[in-house]
Amino acid sequence: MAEYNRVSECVGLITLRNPPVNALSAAVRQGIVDTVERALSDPNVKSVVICGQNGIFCGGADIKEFGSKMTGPPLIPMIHAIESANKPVVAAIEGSALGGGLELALGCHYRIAHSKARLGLPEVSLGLLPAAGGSQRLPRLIGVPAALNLITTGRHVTAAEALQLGIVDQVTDHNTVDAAVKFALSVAGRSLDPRRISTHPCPQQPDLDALFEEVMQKVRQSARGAIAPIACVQAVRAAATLPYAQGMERERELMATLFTSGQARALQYCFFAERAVGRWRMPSGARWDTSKPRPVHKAAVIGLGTMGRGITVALAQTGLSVIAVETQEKQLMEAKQAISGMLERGAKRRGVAPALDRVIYSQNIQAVADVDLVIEAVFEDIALKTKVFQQLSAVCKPGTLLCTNTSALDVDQLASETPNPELVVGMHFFAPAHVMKLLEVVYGPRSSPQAVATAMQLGKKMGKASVAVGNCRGFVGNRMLKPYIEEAFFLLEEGATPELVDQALEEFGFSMGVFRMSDLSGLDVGWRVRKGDGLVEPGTASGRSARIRQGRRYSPLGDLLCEEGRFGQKTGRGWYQYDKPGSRVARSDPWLHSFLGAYRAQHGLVARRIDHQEVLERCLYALINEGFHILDDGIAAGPEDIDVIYVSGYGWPRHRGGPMFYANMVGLAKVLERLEHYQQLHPEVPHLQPSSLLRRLVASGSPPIHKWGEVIKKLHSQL
Ligand SMILES: CC(C)(COP(=O)(O)OP(=O)(O)OC[C@H]1O[C@@H](n2cnc3c(N)ncnc32)[C@H](O)[C@@H]1OP(=O)(O)O)[C@@H](O)C(=O)NCCC(=O)NCCSC(=O)/C=C/CCCCCCCCCCCCC(=O)O
Repeated sequence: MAEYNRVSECVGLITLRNPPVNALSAAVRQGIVDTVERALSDPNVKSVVICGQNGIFCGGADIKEFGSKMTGPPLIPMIHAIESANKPVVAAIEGSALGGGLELALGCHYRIAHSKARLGLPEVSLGLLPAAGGSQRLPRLIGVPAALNLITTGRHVTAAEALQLGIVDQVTDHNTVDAAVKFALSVAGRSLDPRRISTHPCPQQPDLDALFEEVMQKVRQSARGAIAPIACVQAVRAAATLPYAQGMERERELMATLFTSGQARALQYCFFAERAVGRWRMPSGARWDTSKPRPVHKAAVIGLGTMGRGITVALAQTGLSVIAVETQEKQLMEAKQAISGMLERGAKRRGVAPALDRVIYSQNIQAVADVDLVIEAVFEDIALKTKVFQQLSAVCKPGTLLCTNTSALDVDQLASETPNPELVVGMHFFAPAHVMKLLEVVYGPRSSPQAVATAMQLGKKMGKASVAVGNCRGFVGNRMLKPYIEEAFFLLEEGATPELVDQALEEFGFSMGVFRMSDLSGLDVGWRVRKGDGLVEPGTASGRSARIRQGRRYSPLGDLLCEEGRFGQKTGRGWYQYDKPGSRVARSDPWLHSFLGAYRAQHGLVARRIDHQEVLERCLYALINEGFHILDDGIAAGPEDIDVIYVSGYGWPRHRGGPMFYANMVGLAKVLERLEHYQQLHPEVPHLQPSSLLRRLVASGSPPIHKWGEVIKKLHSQL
């Protein structure tokens, strides 16, 4: 809807009303068409201002409408009518002007922004392009290089940057609508021809071909198979080389391809999934909207290794006071230096003052007595963590929330060692903790809803994609990673190379294949876990029996590499070789290939040709199958939770929507059929046995992903 008022006698004020972000739904578009017509036909109106209610101009087209048949007036002619108006139209931009919202503003003759406003064309992140003339008007207004940058990245700019780029005409710290009305009065009667952006040529750009070639190459590299960024470059190229009308036709053609693509569906699903995970719920019935978080002003971090340092930085950057505790003096001093450096670099990047004085360093755990929340980040050892938790329970004021940053240990066991288990939750950060977007908030059966609410709210404040998950081995992310890694090892035994497996996964869109990832995170991490599980056996036993452990197929390949001291990047050797320890450029290693050959010979394995399809099916379907087990167990509340975890923390390509969305796209019956096929070939691999939930979903006719909950619930209500 759009409301119309006459203000200052001769200014028509149009207010977009569609909470929460004034998205351009059919009703809003109709409202704009009607009110603009009214303002233009009123002889008392000399100029027009368009604003949005509740401090936000417009969040763009209504994404929810994309899934169904579009009704109401289309955006392009609506914006054209504004640009062609014979009275000046001024956009008063508060909060956000994004996507179609900014395109609407570009159709106006002038733009006034509040200093705190953010502007951008983020369509690319939804698998689209700015197809309401944005790809044609923005380059004409600010030049091709700047427009390419904004449109291909989708980044939001501040009002100050928008002013500098020439997107807005004025920035105000005061009431934006008042400033826009005053401005509208001042320009009434002026010629509007120079203000109609579509009539401008694109600013001249030397060596246009070279520029587009360079940008296209960069975009292709970073897109990892996503098609929208490439279409965005093509659309801007049309703006730079064609008259406006032809450019608009090209914009329409490119959008037509993107609009119905699976990638657009996946990316739009991710947008809503990221918001849905904030509405968490626990099997006990506790939920986000009935659980009040406790205020957290002061926090503590115990243990200042890599994780503890990152967590301290993330907390301080959020504006909290942090007590950072490390018992060893030398380590404390090193950590202080490292944390200060990270805070200074982060502040420089964001153009703010470093939050150095928000962190107080101490060797004494007593220093945390008055904090609201503690995050323990000591070494992954249950006995050590238990001791720390017992000390914390004795030291902290009543009610202090005790969080453990663990990637594998049993949060419930830890809670049971404390007098107040309801105050204990896991906060599983990902390294580097001040950079990585993902946070798993792990609740045990005794964690209070308030503790979960507090950790979730803190995660959100830190800018993390925070997902509440139940307590189990590996939680959600690492639990699903286990069968994925094991399948990759089995593929090596059967004839694949790390290069082949990684190439298949990277072509699929992963930022890093499984072996390059393993080299980066360190092979010794998994080795330690497998040793703890009693799976690692010394010696050189050969044959099939040596590869069956605890009743199931086991590949000792990772253990054998570790025995050689090949821990990955940090030792300069792993699944690949590196120029020197710590170097990041992975090169194929002939030693590894002959090692694999000798290993196969020793175990009587005959290498066979393995193609990319088999790599993808075995690795990804094994991971997805575990996801179905997780849903069935109630560890994740819904497929969105799993998908957000994989997209934000595990390099799963966003344009494929996350593993569960991908399974839905591929077709659940097909996933089931392929798992059954591989399970028949490898009966000693339990993770290839299709989960009962997958079978039930297929038996229910493979409902769409947003209806899976009904099938899951049916079982839970029968328990
Ligand atoms: C920054 C925000 C705006 C606000 O952030 P915040 O305050 O943190 O709040 P959120 O939690 O994010 O959001 C609150 C709720 O609002 C919902 N929301 C937000 N934005 C939208 C939206 N644009 N539409 C619908 N709903 C929205 C959000 O989901 C929350 O609700 P809930 O919790 O999920 O219930 C932030 O929200 C934000 O960044 N929003 C997205 C901004 C964005 O990406 N905008 C671009 C949208 S796409 C667009 O504008 C495209 C324009 C061009 C369209 C061209 C015409 C299309 C049809 C052409 C068809 C082509 C076929 C051709 C065929 C042929 O011709 O042959």
